Amino acid sequence: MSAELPNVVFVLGGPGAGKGTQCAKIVEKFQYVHLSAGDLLREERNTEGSAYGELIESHIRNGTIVPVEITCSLLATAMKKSGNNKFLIDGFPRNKDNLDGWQKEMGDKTNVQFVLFFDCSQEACMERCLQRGAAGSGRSDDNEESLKKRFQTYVKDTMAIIEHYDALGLVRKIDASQSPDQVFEDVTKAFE
Ligand SMILES: Nc1ncnc2c1ncn2[C@@H]1O[C@H](COP(=O)(O)OP(=O)(O)O)[C@@H](O)[C@H]1O
Ligand SMILES: Nc1ccn([C@@H]2O[C@H](COP(=O)(O)OP(=O)(O)O)[C@@H](O)[C@H]2O)c(=O)n1
Repeated sequence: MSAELPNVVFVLGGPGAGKGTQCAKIVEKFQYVHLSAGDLLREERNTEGSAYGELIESHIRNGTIVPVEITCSLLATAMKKSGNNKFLIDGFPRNKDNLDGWQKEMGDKTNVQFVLFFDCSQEACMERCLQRGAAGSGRSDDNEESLKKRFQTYVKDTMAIIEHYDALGLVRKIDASQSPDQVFEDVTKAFE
């Protein structure tokens, strides 16, 4: 850990891999602040008068990635507002634009501790998201059509970011196909 800079753990994995579920547990046990890029974007989309509402909704429905200027600025504002110095940044950086934008704006202001990577088959992720949608997630992208596109983006753009951090020795990979409690046992080991 860096003494001065805020510490960041990036949380990545396919749509529905269980990132949000595990982040809630990590927050309780390890006192990180959880910032979900997707949640921040949905909040911004729902803010009356936001200049970005339509743009964000169109990316979310199409499973494509919102320009980093928007996402990074939402993250930076939330980090500042929290007053904390340990962050779980969930669902980011998701493509090269995200990574480059982060490095430019936040690279020398934060210390990336590691990347927590939730590894889960597409079939399991898809089933979880469809169940989440059927249970009333209210998300406009928990449907088969959007899900297919979200997976395309994951394979085409996000895997390269995981590989980038893996080459730096910074990826801690978790088998996310297990039960939530079993996954959390492995997560705990990754933090200790
Ligand atoms: N290990 C797991 N096994 C089965 N279902 C899970 C597991 N982890 C999460 N879920 C469920 O799958 C769905 C997606 O989980 P979520 O944490 O929202 O994933 P993500 O943040 O990666 O999209 C939710 O409905 C959640 O309750
Ligand atoms: N860094 C990010 C994160 C999410 N998003 C958008 O938000 C959507 C939902 O992301 P999410 O992290 O909340 O959900 P999952 O797809 O991981 O379940 C993505 O499909 C993108 O359209 C983005 O544009 N940029």
